[in-house]
Amino acid sequence: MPESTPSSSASSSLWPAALVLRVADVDVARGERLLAGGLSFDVRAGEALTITGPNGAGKSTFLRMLAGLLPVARGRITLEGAEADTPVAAQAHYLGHLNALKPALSVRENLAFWADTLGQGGAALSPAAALAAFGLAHVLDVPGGYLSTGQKRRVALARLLVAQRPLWLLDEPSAGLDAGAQAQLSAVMGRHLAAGGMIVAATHVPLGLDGAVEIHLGGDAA
Ligand SMILES: Nc1ncnc2c1ncn2[C@@H]1O[C@H](COP(=O)(O)OP(=O)(O)OP(=O)(O)O)[C@@H](O)[C@H]1O
Repeated sequence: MPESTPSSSASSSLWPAALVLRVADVDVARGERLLAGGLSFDVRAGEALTITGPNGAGKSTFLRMLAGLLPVARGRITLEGAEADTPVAAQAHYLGHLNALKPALSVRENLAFWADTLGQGGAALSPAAALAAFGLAHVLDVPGGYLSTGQKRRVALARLLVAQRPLWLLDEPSAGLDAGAQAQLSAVMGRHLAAGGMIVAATHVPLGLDGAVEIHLGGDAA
């Protein structure tokens, strides 16, 4: 894995400019309960979309559908312009509420595990460089279980950089982050978009994604 710096991927496009995530007439449902009907939108290379709405509106459910973790009962989700026959999930990073850190492994080992599992790609960063992007280079050899809540979230976010995937599906990515880490996250997301990546993020707070399109899910907040 190259020891590149976090900013080294900022200037050139890493993915095909024709890449587009296409959501066509998709229903978001839990069992028999319809949370949002007939969602349709495109997200193109270099674009971000935020999903907002009250608790229980279906934001996480929809992100999990995009990630291939929940079935799509009606409508179609495709990633066009990618390698033929590649499912969306294989082109995406999904970051849910859980950080999926193994407490007994060091941060370096955790990130190396994810790099091996997800496949690294040419512009992927080393664990050290990915951590540096989130201001955490000093915890590289600390066990995951020793980290604070915000530090765990930052390590989970560093996963985005150790394996190179064009589509980032982020569920409340800034939860638990202090102001400095939020700014680092905004910068990392900005570089990803500048390199031709795509972001779909569920959030209750602004993420600093200039130009992001927002879709609002209603929900009944029950
Ligand atoms: N595993 C599950 N089984 C059944 N219903 C679920 C499950 N997980 C969530 N739900 C229900 O689906 C609805 C949408 O939940 P979801 O987590 O998608 O909302 P959300 O918009 O992400 O909320 P929040 O802002 O609180 O994170 C809620 O009514 C919730 O109770």
